[in-house]
Amino acid sequence: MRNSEFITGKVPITKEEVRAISINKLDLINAKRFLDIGAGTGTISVEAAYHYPNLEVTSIEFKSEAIDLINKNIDKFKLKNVEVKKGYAPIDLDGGFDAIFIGGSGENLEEIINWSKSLLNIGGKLVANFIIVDSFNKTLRLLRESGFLNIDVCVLNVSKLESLGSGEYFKPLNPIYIISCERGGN
Ligand SMILES: C[S@@+](CC[C@H](N)C(=O)[O-])C[C@H]1O[C@@H](n2cnc3c(N)ncnc32)[C@H](O)[C@@H]1O
Repeated sequence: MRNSEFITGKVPITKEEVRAISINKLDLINAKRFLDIGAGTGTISVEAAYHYPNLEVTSIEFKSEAIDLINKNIDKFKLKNVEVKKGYAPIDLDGGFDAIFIGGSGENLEEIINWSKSLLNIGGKLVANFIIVDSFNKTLRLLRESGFLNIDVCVLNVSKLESLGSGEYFKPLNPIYIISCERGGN
């Protein structure tokens, strides 16, 4: 999906190239339940729900402005398989998720990682995006210490063609660090 298809506000969205790779790494093809933590405008939740109509998507976000945008995007794409929960993660939630995406977490990364692990099925996928190097480093260490398996890390440097004067150039977007891994049996 293109960024321009979404209703957006001041909340920073996960850009389309980053979404494509992150959703691919979530491996949703056989998943039944997917959790989007820090859902923002809902682009990850909405794109996942749209492409996988049998997937049950739960989106958590604490900002009212963002919740409003998620609901508008759900309506725009006429989705019936997204449930939006307002709250600051961790919140009270039943486990049994096949995939979890962390798009926002704040200062309580350790709590979020432990909570995500408790909600994920064994073999379930966890994908997290970062722009802040320190948060990325901390999360990578926590995931290793928590026994997550098949940890894969990449940095995505996307540049988009834009006009400049009478010509065109590639305008670089922020590098995004993507961690993907799966829950082990411990
Ligand atoms: C980078 S934005 C997410 C972008 C989103 N994937 C999108 O495409 O719109 C991060 C979001 O995480 C939210 N957030 C941060 N910590 C959170 C927490 N502990 N619980 C719920 N939401 C959180 C922020 O309010 C923000 O909207």
